Amino acid sequence: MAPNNGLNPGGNVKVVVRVRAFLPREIERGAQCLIQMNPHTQSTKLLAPPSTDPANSRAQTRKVVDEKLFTFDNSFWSHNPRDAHYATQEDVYNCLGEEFLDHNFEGYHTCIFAYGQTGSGKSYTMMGTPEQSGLIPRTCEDLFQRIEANESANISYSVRVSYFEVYNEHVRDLFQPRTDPPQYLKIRESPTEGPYVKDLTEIQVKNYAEILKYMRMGDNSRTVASTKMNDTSSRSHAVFTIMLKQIHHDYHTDETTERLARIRLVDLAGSERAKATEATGQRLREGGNINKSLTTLGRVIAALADPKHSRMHSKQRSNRDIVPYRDSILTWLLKDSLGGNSKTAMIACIAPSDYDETLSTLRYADQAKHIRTKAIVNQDHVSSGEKDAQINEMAETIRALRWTLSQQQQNGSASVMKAVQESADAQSEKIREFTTKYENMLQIMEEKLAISESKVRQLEEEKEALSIHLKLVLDELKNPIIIHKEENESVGERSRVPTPDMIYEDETASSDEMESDSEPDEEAMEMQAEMEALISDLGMFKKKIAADHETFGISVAA
Ligand SMILES: Nc1ncnc2c1ncn2[C@@H]1O[C@H](COP(=O)(O)OP(=O)(O)OP(=O)(O)O)[C@@H](O)[C@H]1O
Repeated sequence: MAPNNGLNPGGNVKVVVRVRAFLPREIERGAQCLIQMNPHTQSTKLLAPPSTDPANSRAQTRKVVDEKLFTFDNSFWSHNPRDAHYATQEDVYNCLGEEFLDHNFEGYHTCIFAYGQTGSGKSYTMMGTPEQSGLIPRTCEDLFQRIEANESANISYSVRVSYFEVYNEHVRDLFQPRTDPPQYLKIRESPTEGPYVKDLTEIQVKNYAEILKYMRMGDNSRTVASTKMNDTSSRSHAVFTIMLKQIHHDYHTDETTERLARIRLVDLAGSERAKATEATGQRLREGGNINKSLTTLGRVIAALADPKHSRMHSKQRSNRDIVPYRDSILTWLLKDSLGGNSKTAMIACIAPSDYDETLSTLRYADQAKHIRTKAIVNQDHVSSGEKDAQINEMAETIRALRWTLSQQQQNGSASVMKAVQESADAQSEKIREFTTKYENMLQIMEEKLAISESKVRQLEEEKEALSIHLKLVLDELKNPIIIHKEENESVGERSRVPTPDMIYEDETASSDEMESDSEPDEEAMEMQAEMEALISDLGMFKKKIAADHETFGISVAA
């Protein structure tokens, strides 16, 4: 979709930090809280650990261990619920999620990612628990509440979701069942959309219950393992994406405006040190790969935050060699969200009593504050004719692909084994291409149907209004308001001037008055004709929808 270059507010990555409560193992070891947050200045202070805490012995071996002060867009204190400035899941959503959803409805792509060591509260913040839902389910709920509240005849919405994880530098579809060996997806780059995951399942969802079902299904499929620091530690980086399309149709100009927003919600794997988690074997290897993505993420953030980068950018020079996006799968896929067309936020999650890990997270977060992205409104105007042309072009491509496939099938049966194998490979590639094209066309057909439905809704509203008007006019014609002579005599001459809504039952009525009597009749006939035309239009649209429905086998929402 062509971005609307007229609006380019840009902006820095929003960075917030959240500290969680003590876990039972921390209470057992008598850990001390090393974090202080000031709700007025949004600053976060990290205190030096006491020499008696064995969990912070590494920090104690260094010469200088002092307190550090940082300031962020928000510092969420979720350590002790008894404190006045305690931040609940709802507070986090209200401060961050709601604002980002506003941007999505304006047509901006957004990305919120949670970063922090293992067990610091990333999954709790992003997904939460059934009782204390996190940012992702709250965003989904608010999204559908807004859609329902904005329902009108001239606007339609399309919501599609996908969910994948990056594990050991491989991408796995979380909407597909696990297989042995696992099936990994390839990454491709499109000149317009940038890097994307090929063949990733995208599901259209109609309401909150549906999106929640898929979200939970994908979440249960994530790769988790027990570590010393967290019983159900997420070992992968999980990317939940919602594509929101708003289709606004202007009935009078027959022009359609489409606004597309990509909502990316990312729960990163823990940025732990191998020693701290006591990982061995597979877990250690895994850690290395997870850290490859996280180390690269660190380098990408550092490069983007470097003032030299923004100077280069303003001179429109290529930054391809400077920012190492391509060095890991995660950074390659999040390229746009980190330094491109997106409004982005980072939630730095911290544990209350780990000096070294917390300092490293806070430094990371502090650096991210300096990154500027270039978000633009993704909006397109499409006429009905252009949409039809798109569909025709796709139908033509599909016809051509179908022909190639049938040719390959015929040739395949006559060739030798090797040729058969090659032909089969080529054929499965063609089938994949065919399926993708077909799915794309179905999607456009669905949008076209949504526009047609919107037209029908608008026509129906107009018909309704005209019916009421017509009924009133006819009622007036059939039952004129009769004002008797005696009453008329009692009123002055001024009040005898006829109005269209008043007919005098007066034998001495002038010819002018007689003429005015016939006007509502004409009006009624005009309206009748207009209504008949509208009803015929309506019938035509309904027939067209039914025909489209039959041709493409698309189920239409009632
Ligand atoms: N703000 C909070 N309030 C209450 N409990 C919390 C909070 N944040 C985290 N927890 C609890 O702390 C534990 C670890 O949190 P969580 O699993 O979210 O960490 P994580 O950073 O996602 O870890 P990993 O990287 O290993 O997946 C969980 O038991 C979770 O319920």
